[in-house]
Amino acid sequence: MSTILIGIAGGTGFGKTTLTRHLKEHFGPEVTVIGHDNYYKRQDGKTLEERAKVNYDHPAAFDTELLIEHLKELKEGRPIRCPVYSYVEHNRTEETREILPTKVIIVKGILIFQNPTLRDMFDIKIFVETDADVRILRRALRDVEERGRTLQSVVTQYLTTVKPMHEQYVEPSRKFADIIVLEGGRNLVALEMIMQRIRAHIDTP
Ligand SMILES: Nc1ncnc2c1ncn2[C@@H]1O[C@H](COP(=O)(O)OP(=O)(O)O)[C@@H](O)[C@H]1O
Ligand SMILES: Nc1ccn([C@@H]2O[C@H](COP(=O)(O)O)[C@@H](O)[C@H]2O)c(=O)n1
Repeated sequence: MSTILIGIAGGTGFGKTTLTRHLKEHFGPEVTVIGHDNYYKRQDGKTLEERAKVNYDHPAAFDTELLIEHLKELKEGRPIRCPVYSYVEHNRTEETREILPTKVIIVKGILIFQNPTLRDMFDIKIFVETDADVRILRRALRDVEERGRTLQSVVTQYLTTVKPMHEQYVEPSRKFADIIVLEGGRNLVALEMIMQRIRAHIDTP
């Protein structure tokens, strides 16, 4: 079985998860989705308050080596156990999730094109983009509704780590993309083109 790896990158709130969800809903078990966020390093030994202050937008926050290892395993046709992450606890949980090898593997994350080894593994690199004001508003709503945050904490985190790391690491990785998708979450033309490419690969014996 030949496997293609598709990377979906872009800053927080750009619409990566929304685009990926559409693809997963369309292809079901034929496509596997893995988040770089699942590979955030453990923060054991710190209090919740200390864990909340970690810079989660810096490349050093991720165990990218483990993700690379897991992607190699999947490409070799072997299943992996993917870590499960909790944004509420700011830590990996004790759980892992079995992921079976499929012909198409999608990896999403803010910094997946920043690490050269990981970046070079992707057959297709997609960067999703949305205006900064729209995405911060979306992130604020999402973090309060789904990730157990206060509005004040979202604003503080955005100004102290998210924005500077975006400028230093995420935005410069845009130039490595093969395709830029504007309004990622709801760009139906782009979605259809990506679906056609995935379908062509799945249908190739
Ligand atoms: N085109 C869009 N219009 C309105 N809301 C959107 C759109 N795309 C995404 N969203 C919302 O914005 C929030 C962030 O999008 P998400 O896909 O989670 O971004 P990312 O994974 O890049 O951080 C989510 O709550 C999502 O429902
Ligand atoms: N404990 C954590 C871990 C990560 N984050 C933020 O998540 C963002 C990446 O996820 P997206 O779905 O938004 O791409 C990143 O910007 C981190 O700041 C967090 O807030 N808390």
